[in-house]
Amino acid sequence: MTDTPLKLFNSLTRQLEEFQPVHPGEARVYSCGPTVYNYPHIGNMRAYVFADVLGRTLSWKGYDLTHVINITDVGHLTDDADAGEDKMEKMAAQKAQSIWDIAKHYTEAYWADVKALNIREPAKWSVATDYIDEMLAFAKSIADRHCYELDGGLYFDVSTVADYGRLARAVTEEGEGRIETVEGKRNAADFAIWRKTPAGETRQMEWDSPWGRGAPGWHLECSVMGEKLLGFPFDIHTGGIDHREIHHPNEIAQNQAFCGCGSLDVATHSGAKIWMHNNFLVERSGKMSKSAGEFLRLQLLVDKGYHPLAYRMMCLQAHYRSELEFSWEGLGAALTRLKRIVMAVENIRNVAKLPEDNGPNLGELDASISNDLNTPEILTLLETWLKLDFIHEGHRWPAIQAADSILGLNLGGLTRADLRIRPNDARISEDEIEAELLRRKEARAAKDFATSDAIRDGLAEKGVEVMDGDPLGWEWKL
Ligand SMILES: Nc1ncnc2c1ncn2[C@@H]1O[C@H](COP(=O)(O)OP(=O)(O)OP(=O)(O)O)[C@@H](O)[C@H]1O
Ligand SMILES: [Zn+2]
Repeated sequence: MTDTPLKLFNSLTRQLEEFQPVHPGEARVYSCGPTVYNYPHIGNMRAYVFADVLGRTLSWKGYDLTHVINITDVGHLTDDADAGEDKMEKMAAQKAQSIWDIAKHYTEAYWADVKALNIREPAKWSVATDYIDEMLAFAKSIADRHCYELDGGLYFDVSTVADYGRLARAVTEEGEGRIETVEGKRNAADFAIWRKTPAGETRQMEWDSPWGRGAPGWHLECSVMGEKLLGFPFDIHTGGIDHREIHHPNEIAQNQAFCGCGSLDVATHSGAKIWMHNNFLVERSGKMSKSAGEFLRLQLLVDKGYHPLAYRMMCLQAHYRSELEFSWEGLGAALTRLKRIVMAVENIRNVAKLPEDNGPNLGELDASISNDLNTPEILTLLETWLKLDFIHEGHRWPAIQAADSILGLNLGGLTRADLRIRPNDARISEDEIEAELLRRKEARAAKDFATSDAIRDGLAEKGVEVMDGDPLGWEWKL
């Protein structure tokens, strides 16, 4: 373990709390995963970059990490608050495909983004439909004391647990307009934990239950997989800030019921000790959302010539609890910053490590990350270390590796050339550029500066910036 106690912001108590593992030496973390009805947008991926930094931090601080991320392939409705259609069923109907094919395709697309962003694989990807039996058992165990049946299925009565909605910032009272009314609900915030297939309808995904043939509610899934795989209470539950309002309060209510106490003692009965939420990636027009038609995928960034890790850098530059506004200029600046770091690192990482240890003090790194994951501060620290040329490279490299084991920028392997991705609409090939640069070199050798300048201007017109004095020599500047 490192020296500084790890402090994390707990959304439930609304304060910084010291991380005290439930099981000594271990850290058990559950992150709400994607609903695989569509490609993830880069805002969704911010949630996993955040969870990854958290996991890396716990590992770096010496805890034995068990991280679970679920894959939601059933139960998430188009409206978080208990209304609308199942997102998966809706997409399958639109595309006239089986839900299983849809889920497979978009799960793989999500995993590709995870890999591209250098997000570490969790110990387990738990797929919701693999846990239907466990969901039925969980629901049965709380049904008598906490639920009631309506035509639509089995509903959870939120008045049966103490302090419902404490996590949420929004008012959960009636009249707030957030929750669709369902005939017969006892409280506006009550939600379906099992949804019956309406008479005359068929669903692709449905199972038998004591409350009729149907499908589990989305909130039930996460309660069950968290309990099953990590045990209540586990250490940390993460998700995007939208989950703080409905999904997590409902998970917590179920967990309180399951514990048989109905209380909201955070350490024992909400399911997890610490609830953490990343803020949104927003566009000028508002929250990025895939339900809203057009959206930004990681692949689009790559098509335009931005390395995926430039997006990771963009996320790291902001604290996870701050809103982050996406702009192409901001992404460009993040890429430039990453390039500068990679260029400096390339000079250092091949130098052999020296035996005695008098490199930069890791105390500052520990202090920054222990202060609720202050990644912006760590980036600055890393840049300071890269500039400390009075300390031998062989001493600096281990410290830089330590910082990168938290940041996850792959500084041990990434090269400047990797970052020079050909934009899709580039009007010139890399071979042509190299040929032009060779011509230019010859012109310069012959002191024919007019030709040399003309070649440079010609390249600039095609979106290529010639950079004299730079080891790679040129850059895309579309
Ligand atoms: N703009 C955003 N910025 C950061 N995190 C986000 C953003 N939008 C969603 N998230 C988070 O991404 C994760 C995956 O969400 P999920 O796949 O369920 O998306 P969704 O809610 O269906 O998508 P959307 O709301 O974009 O239509 C969740 O933790 C969610 O809170
Ligand atoms: Zn969840």
